[in-house]
Amino acid sequence: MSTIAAFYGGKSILITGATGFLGKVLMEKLFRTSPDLKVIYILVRPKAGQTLQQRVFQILDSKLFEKVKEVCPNVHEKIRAIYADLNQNDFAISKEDMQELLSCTNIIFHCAATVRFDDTLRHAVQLNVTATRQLLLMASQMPKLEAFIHISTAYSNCNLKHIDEVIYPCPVEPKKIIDSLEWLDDAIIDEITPKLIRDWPNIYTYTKALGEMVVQQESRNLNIAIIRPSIVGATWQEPFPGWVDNINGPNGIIIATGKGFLRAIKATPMAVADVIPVDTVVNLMLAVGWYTAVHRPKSTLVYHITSGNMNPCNWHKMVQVLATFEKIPFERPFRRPNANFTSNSFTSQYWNAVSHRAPAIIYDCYLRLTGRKPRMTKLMNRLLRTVSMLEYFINRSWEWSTYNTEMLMSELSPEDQRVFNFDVRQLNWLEYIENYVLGVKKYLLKEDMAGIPKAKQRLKRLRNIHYLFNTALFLIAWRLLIARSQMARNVWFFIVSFCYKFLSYFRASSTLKV
Ligand SMILES: CCCCCCCCCCCCCCCCCCCC(=O)SCCNC(=O)CCNC(=O)[C@H](O)C(C)(C)COP(=O)(O)OP(=O)(O)OC[C@H]1O[C@@H](n2cnc3c(N)ncnc32)[C@H](O)[C@@H]1OP(=O)(O)O
Ligand SMILES: NC(=O)C1=CN([C@@H]2O[C@H](COP(=O)(O)OP(=O)(O)OC[C@H]3O[C@@H](n4cnc5c(N)ncnc54)[C@H](OP(=O)(O)O)[C@@H]3O)[C@@H](O)[C@H]2O)C=CC1
Repeated sequence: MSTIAAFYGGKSILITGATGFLGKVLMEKLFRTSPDLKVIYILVRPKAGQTLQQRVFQILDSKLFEKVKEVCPNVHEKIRAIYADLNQNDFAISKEDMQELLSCTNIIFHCAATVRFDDTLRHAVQLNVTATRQLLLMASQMPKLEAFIHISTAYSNCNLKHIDEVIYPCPVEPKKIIDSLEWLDDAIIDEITPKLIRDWPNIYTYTKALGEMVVQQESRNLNIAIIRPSIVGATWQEPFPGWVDNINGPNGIIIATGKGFLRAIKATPMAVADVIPVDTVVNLMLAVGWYTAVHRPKSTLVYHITSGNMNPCNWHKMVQVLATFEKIPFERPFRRPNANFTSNSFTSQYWNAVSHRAPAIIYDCYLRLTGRKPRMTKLMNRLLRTVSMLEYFINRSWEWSTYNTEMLMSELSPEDQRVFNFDVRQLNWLEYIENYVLGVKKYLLKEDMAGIPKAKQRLKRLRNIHYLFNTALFLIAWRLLIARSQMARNVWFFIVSFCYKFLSYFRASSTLKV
């Protein structure tokens, strides 16, 4: 029997961000491996016209939870959705709910965050810093609390090249920032944001760094651990390979590439692609929860869950997605998938003009001519803006030390190492990438596998159109050149007479043979 699974039996667990990518996989694993846990409290807000209950049912009804329903048929009775908005004071939790949370919670997994790179500083600080502080304050009033696990990101200190499993101080005290945001107006905040975030590439990574500092400052005598995952990708093994459900990180890029919208990217092919499967992150989270509660380390331990130092993959290898698109194409692609990497800004601009903007303009003209509303240029501009925000991460490599993560691995029994496996050395990247693309197609785009032959036919048609278009373009360019340049005419005359002589020779020799 797994010690970790047994530890969560009978426990009341509080999860923030349970409706997010990481949160769902965390709940799934908890229910599957510890079906005898007491309750999972999730802090949820109503969204997109759905009540809390509807949101919970939608999660439980998804493919991700199919196995859970077999091992834990009463799973819906063990989830207690609590109305909460982390942007509000006291999270807008009712008095009764708050009382229950304070008196019953044993373990907290704090996953909620805004992960948008372009959020406003005010909103990102509210969620990633102030809400963390507020949750720690709540935690300090929980008599039964055994561990508080805070999810950060490996990029919270991406302004450094080598990152240790320690909390680094931020240039400005989080408290000062929280206080000043209370009275500064939005225009001034926008103006001072670049000065505040300094060498951090975006507000997200900066506010996650502030969040870690708050954890350190407000830890009191709580048992806390911080987990820093790198780029969280689709599931590797559990509950099945390739599960993914949002467009963040690599997912949106995979869709844009598979659909033929994105055909070139400014990337350093040999830079480490530090993707880490979401089930691996969740396994570490559960192992850390157990270790922190049982072994009660004297200080707050930070755990890196990255792939680069154990089993590195680079962006060049990631282009393996193209081979998968041949085998399992996405439906109705705009153009044939292709991937050009360039590390040069000038070439990147060229590709953007020729391979992205020009086809979008041509397609919009076609839409206009056929009486439809043009939309491709707008979509392309949005895509290129997204790509430009991700470029920072695909043109650099970082070194993350993983002493604590490796120490924890060695502390686990063989059974726990199997059930809560977070050893990425066993990961086969090519297999993972193939499952990833398949998962994006099935679970994110919700495309039917029966449509593959039709999609392959469309790819063939697109290839023929591509060849035809290029040939026509070449002939037009050549015709224009011949009309203007004597040199081009000479070259043309030379080629034609050479071909003629070659054909005559070939015909004469075949007549002789007869
Ligand atoms: C040609 C080369 C091919 C090579 C292929 C090889 C693969 C390479 C992969 C490279 C990937 C590199 C990834 C690096 C990532 C680094 C991550 C750092 C680690 C972290 O900790 S970050 C956590 C992850 N965070 C992110 O990834 C956030 C990034 N996203 C954003 O900041 C914003 O979304 C963005 C990019 C600014 C876009 O904003 P905007 O243009 O305003 O678009 P919207 O957000 O409004 O959304 C557009 C559209 O999508 C729908 N949507 C939004 N979110 C979701 C969701 N979670 N799930 C499903 N759908 C979603 C939204 O409703 C919009 O739809 P509409 O219909 O309303 O238009
Ligand atoms: N995905 C990645 O690549 C990485 C993620 N991380 C970290 O992992 C954690 C989880 O990320 P991930 O699951 O990908 O993110 P998601 O965007 O998928 O999920 C974010 C979660 O936070 C919740 N949330 C946001 N705002 C509020 C609010 N005001 N009140 C209540 N809940 C709110 C969301 O709820 P709702 O559904 O209502 O919007 C959602 O459940 C984050 O801390 C992130 O920084 C770290 C490294 C990489």
